[in-house]
Amino acid sequence: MRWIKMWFTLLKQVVRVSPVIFAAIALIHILLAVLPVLEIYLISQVINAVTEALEQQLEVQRALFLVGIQLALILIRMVLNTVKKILEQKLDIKVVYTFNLSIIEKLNAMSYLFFEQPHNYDNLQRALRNLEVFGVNVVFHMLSIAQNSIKLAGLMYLLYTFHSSLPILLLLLIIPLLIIQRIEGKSQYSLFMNQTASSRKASYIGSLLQSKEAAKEMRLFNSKDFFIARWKRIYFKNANERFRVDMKNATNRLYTESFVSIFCFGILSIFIWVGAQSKKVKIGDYVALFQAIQETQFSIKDISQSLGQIYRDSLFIQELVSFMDEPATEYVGTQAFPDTLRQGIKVQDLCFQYPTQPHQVLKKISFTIRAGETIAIVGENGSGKSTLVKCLLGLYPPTSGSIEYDGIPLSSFNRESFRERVTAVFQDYMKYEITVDENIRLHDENGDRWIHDRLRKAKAVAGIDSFVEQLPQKGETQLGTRFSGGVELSQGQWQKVAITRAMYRDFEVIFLDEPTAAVDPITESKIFEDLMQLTKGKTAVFISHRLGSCRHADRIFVMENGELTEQGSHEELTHSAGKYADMFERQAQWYR
Ligand SMILES: Nc1ncnc2c1ncn2[C@@H]1O[C@H](COP(=O)(O)OP(=O)(O)OP(=O)(O)O)[C@@H](O)[C@H]1O
Repeated sequence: MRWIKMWFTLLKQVVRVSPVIFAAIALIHILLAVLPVLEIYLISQVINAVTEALEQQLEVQRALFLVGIQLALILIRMVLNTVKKILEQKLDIKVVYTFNLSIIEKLNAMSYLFFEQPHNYDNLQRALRNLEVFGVNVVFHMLSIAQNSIKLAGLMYLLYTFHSSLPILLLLLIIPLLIIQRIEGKSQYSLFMNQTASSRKASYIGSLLQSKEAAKEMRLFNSKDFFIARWKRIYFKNANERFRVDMKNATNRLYTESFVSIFCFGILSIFIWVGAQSKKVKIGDYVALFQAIQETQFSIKDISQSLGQIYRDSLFIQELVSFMDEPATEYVGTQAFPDTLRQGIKVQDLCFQYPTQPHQVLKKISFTIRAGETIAIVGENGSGKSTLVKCLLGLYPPTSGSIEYDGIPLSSFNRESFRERVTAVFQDYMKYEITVDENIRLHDENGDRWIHDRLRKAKAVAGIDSFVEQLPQKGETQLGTRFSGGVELSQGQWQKVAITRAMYRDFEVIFLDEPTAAVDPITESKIFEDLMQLTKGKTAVFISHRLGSCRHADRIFVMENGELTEQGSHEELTHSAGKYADMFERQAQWYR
């Protein structure tokens, strides 16, 4: 029942994508169902007419006329098949696009935390693959079953005219064929389920072996053979398992189909023998009977195959459906973010635990950040700084505790409105291999004077204006080496482009996770000076390991092992003989 509901939901969705194309394909299926029956009927008529003409020296015009009709039917069948293929391809393109879009929308509706769980990647990979392989197929199989059933009804009638037991005898053949299809579908599905994780690993290692990012270290550490060995192990394990399942299925199919053929020919032989005894059956009737049995055999095979495919595809598609049915985890508030932040950010007893970690990474953190304040977060590696920032950005929902902006819980904000006004630069920022200006403005269309001015201002603040001017096509220069005409930037230049992307936004709050890790000291101090200028009246939170830059902050938060252990100004903390003072002293020694 659940499956039938799923099939019809799918059918409804496919019809909705393009009702006209779907209707045309359905009509062709009906015509293709009727044509073979007519053709068989005509064969018997043609042969009987020719035999009579030859035996009784009659005119052959009637026979020639029937041959003409038969040719016309064959040509129509060929044309219909070609048109059907073209239309199916067209529908498939539209359906795959529409379904892909739904998956992307669904992904977007999931919290960023979704990406932190390996089993989610497995589900996603299965959903995407199922879409590509099986997307519209279930619907095509349904149409094929409908076509074959109409054809079968016609054939049953023809067979009934020979003998009333023939239709029932032949219909029984569907039972072994269905059983074999079901076994096949189940084994393919369980193989696919078992291999998803290892296939993903193999394709990850395969991509490492081919990627530019890994190529440097691959050479430096001579690690190619190590990765090839891993990839080979998984590849052959999976391939051998698949081979065994395919072999077993092919053998089972061979046995069953042989049995079906022997059964059909057995029936035909009995009828030839009985007919020869009675001498009542004409030669044309024999040919028609032969054709009808053959066609019935094909139709039954087709129906069982389509049913089997629907069964198998449904097993796969339920993965896609269950992925689409997962509740959206992104917050879906409606409140608009304030034009100007007045009170600031308040965090109360914030705890966070990664689903894959046994313990909390943030432990009962509480603080307030006044509107317009600049906060630096410092702490050792793994102390929870980036995780805290991701929580404040609404990327991770707190395990417990609360985060409020101007007294409004973060989850109550309209997501788009929040993201327009709260921006960030991450440690692992994106390097989009598109043009410089596209990297900065992203979805904003070029050509608008206002956008042009914002671009210019953002580039000046991040200090990339002069180097962009020197690029071959200035802001229109393609970045990266993946595509022809691209220019590769240094790490620091890429990082500055990412900073410019954040600066371009009309933000009220900005988070910078080690924004200057890759930039030179002169640029770093300029970025911080400009940042202070630019963020005047705005709220800024930055993470930095270079404690010198923290002097610019109004207050410094020190994190240790998921807890907020110190907070205060640079002067206060350096005089308090705590963790910050110790870290600052250690770094300062290097410069003395
Ligand atoms: N995606 C993740 N899934 C599971 N655990 C994570 C994930 N990201 C970080 N962690 C764990 O959370 C803890 C805090 O990591 P986080 O990145 O927040 O630290 P950090 O202070 O920003 O470190 P760094 O200075 O190295 O950037 C670490 O113990 C880390 O192992």
